[in-house]
Amino acid sequence: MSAPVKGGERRRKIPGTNGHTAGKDPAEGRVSRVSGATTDSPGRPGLTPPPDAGPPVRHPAAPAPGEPLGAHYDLCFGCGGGQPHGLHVRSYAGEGVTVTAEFTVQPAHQGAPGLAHGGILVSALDETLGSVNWLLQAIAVTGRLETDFVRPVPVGTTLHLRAECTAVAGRKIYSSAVGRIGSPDGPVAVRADAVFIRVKVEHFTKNGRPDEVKVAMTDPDARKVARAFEVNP
Ligand SMILES: CCCCC/C=C\C/C=C\C/C=C\C/C=C\CCCC(=O)SCCNC(=O)CCNC(=O)[C@H](O)C(C)(C)COP(=O)(O)OP(=O)(O)OC[C@H]1O[C@@H](n2cnc3c(N)ncnc32)[C@H](O)[C@@H]1OP(=O)(O)O
Repeated sequence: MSAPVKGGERRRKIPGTNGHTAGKDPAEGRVSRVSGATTDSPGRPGLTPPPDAGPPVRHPAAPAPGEPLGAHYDLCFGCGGGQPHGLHVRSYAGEGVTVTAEFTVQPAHQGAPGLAHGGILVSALDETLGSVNWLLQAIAVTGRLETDFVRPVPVGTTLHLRAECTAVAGRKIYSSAVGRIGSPDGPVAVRADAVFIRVKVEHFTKNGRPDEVKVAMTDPDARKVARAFEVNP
């Protein structure tokens, strides 16, 4: 792993690439804002929106800016209240197609002593990025999520996250997120880019537990889920 350099930026060489730097031909693949490396490759769908992508459109029925989004499922590791060691991420609708969220690192979330596990931080990013789809009223699952870990995050830290949808192309929803330490203006700890893929409710009933999906849909606290299902039958 390469060492951090001034400004939190890093230059890393990803195996299988030639260590491209920012400004290369986009056709060669996505150029990471942070690392400067390209990560898309021919035959492997990536994080660069295609030429026919358009801007995201906030759904008229999306929650108003500032409104808490609540948990979409009580047992969700990211946001559910029914997971004692879950992240309990609290998300709020933002302006446009953005979401803000907060997550406080607990002792159960450690990797190294006193520091958040990287996978936990990815989960918090995934949860926040996924919540953006509510503003599109789209049911979608994470297809790909790429993370840069910029600073260690100590236990007890409240991570302030912000995610924004940047483009939509067919079923693909492109979003980016950043997590800052201590306040919405604090130092950047993590960044991520992701593509979500729209799915039908059958994705959950066929692959998951149909009875729990049904229960979740009748839970008044999951009314936003039900609303999304209604517009995406
Ligand atoms: C219990 C009740 C509640 C149920 C849940 C309710 C609601 C959930 C919805 C929202 C929840 C709101 C907030 C939640 C917040 C966070 C939750 C975290 C989200 C997750 O944590 S969720 C778990 C992890 N996630 C998965 O478990 C996905 C596993 N996976 C698959 O299920 C398939 O793999 C799938 C469906 C992704 C695609 O399969 P498919 O057959 O439907 O579609 P296909 O392959 O044809 O791809 C179509 C187009 O997407 C492009 N594409 C595909 N994969 C790509 C990739 N990886 N990278 C870049 N592009 C990709 C193709 O290139 C093509 O693009 P093109 O159209 O241009 O050709």
